[in-house]
Amino acid sequence: MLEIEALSVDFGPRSAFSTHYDLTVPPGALCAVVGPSGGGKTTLLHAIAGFGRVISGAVRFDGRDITGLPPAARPLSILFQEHNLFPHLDAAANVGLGIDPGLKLGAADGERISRALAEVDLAGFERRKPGELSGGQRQRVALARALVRDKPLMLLDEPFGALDPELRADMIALVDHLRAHKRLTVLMSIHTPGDVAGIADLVATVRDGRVAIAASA
Ligand SMILES: Nc1ncnc2c1ncn2[C@@H]1O[C@H](COP(=O)(O)OP(=O)(O)OP(=O)(O)O)[C@@H](O)[C@H]1O
Repeated sequence: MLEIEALSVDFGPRSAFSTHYDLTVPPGALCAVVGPSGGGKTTLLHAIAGFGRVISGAVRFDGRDITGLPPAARPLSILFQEHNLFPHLDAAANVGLGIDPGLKLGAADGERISRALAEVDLAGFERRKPGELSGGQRQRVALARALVRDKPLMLLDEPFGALDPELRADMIALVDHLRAHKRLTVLMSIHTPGDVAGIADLVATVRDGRVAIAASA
């Protein structure tokens, strides 16, 4: 269970934007985060991931307070808007960055990487560079990099917005399949709520730095 309680983030004295988030996501649920542009969806996901300065409130996962933990120590993986694949690294190395940013990887890690690529339907694509992949396949590599970390909570910030509607639907169906198969709790911000109709368990509407409505879908 993910619990966000009265969470407030500081953007410094020059920002007029204030936040106060409350949200509870049951274990294994897929929660869609929707709302107007500039409403605070990315800020919420960043705060859960440990980016940004939290000034008050708490983030708990499975009863454990993770508010003070550095990003890498949190039980989560992230896939943000810019998926930032490195063009000079092949798919396996790009996924390996999820295990160790310094790419000091052993033989067992190679198996983990291949497994993560297979989970996103890219078995055998290990040696392909991003320039040799389609846009949808690049998103799958980025998703594999998040999966390979084997963390119980996955945060996705508008991850498939650049894809056409059909590919977006495929990717969301894949995330939902992985959520069920790997028992992940998933928080995913999206611009088009229709994309998760019939898929999300919970829809959180974020505006003015708050969760205005959290409703079962
Ligand atoms: N580093 C920052 N410093 C100051 N203000 C910021 C910073 N990052 C974001 N903001 C402000 O916080 C508010 C919320 O931004 P955020 O990116 O969380 O919105 P969003 O709902 O994700 O928007 P979008 O749907 O357009 O991606 C905006 O008003 C933005 O200008």
